[in-house]
Amino acid sequence: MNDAVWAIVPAAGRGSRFGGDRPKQYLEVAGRTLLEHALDALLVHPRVAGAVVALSADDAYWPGEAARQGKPVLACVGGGERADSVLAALDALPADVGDSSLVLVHDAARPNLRLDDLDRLIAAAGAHADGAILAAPVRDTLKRAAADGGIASTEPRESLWRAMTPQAFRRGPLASALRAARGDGVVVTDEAMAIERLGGRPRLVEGREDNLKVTTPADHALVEFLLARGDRGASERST
Ligand SMILES: Nc1ccn([C@@H]2O[C@H](COP(=O)(O)OP(=O)(O)OP(=O)(O)O)[C@@H](O)[C@H]2O)c(=O)n1
Ligand SMILES: C[C@](O)(CO)[C@H](O)COP(=O)(O)O
Repeated sequence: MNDAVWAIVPAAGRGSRFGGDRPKQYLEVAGRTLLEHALDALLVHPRVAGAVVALSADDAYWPGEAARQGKPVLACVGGGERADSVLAALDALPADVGDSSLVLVHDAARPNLRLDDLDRLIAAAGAHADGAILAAPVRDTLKRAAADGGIASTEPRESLWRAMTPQAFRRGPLASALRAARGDGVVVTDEAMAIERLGGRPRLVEGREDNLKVTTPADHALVEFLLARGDRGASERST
């Protein structure tokens, strides 16, 4: 089996919850856009051979680069839902990326991925047929809201985890699962959900809490602090 791993970066979102004058993946922090940080955090891994970025049809910010860190970066047009963008990127992978090849799906809005987390994820996904995702155990007490704004109930948090990305799967099973969900009219919020609904059990790989997704302006200040201080944790990031 070809050891090469390809990265897919869905970057066709509008960033509506963030607002701003451009889609949040093009927010610049510490000299690079969130999308560039995400790409660099993936491409720095020696097994990652390249990346496919899914862009909105009217994307006005993509610089059109064909390579980063000496590795190919391809672009395609995404779709209305995340899963559409991921499927478009899967279809845009080079022909020599077979169905048994590992692919990583990583949010363009998660710029602070660390090499050691990525390495553990790739190892876990390679060892488990149903793939693996980075995730973090829930550490807060969870409340279910009632319609009137009061607390309806407290949800047991034992064994609850927050899914993050990258999420890693074999190309063929991932594409089939995403197509099955779409065919059934099910909107999946992450790739693992599509695998799970067919009975798959991807592994949970505990990742750093600071692998955060930039969703609202409040996240911007935090990610700026994380990236600007050059805190690379246990891993070196490409410059
Ligand atoms: N149709 C879509 C929707 C989302 N994404 C990507 O999926 C990632 C995570 O999605 P999210 O954080 O929800 O981004 P947006 O959809 O842009 O945000 P919002 O929901 O606030 O509009 C982002 O990198 C986003 O660009 C995508 O490629 N295609
Ligand atoms: C894929 C994800 O980041 C896992 O938590 C999350 O589901 C993306 O959700 P979004 O609403 O598309 O940002």
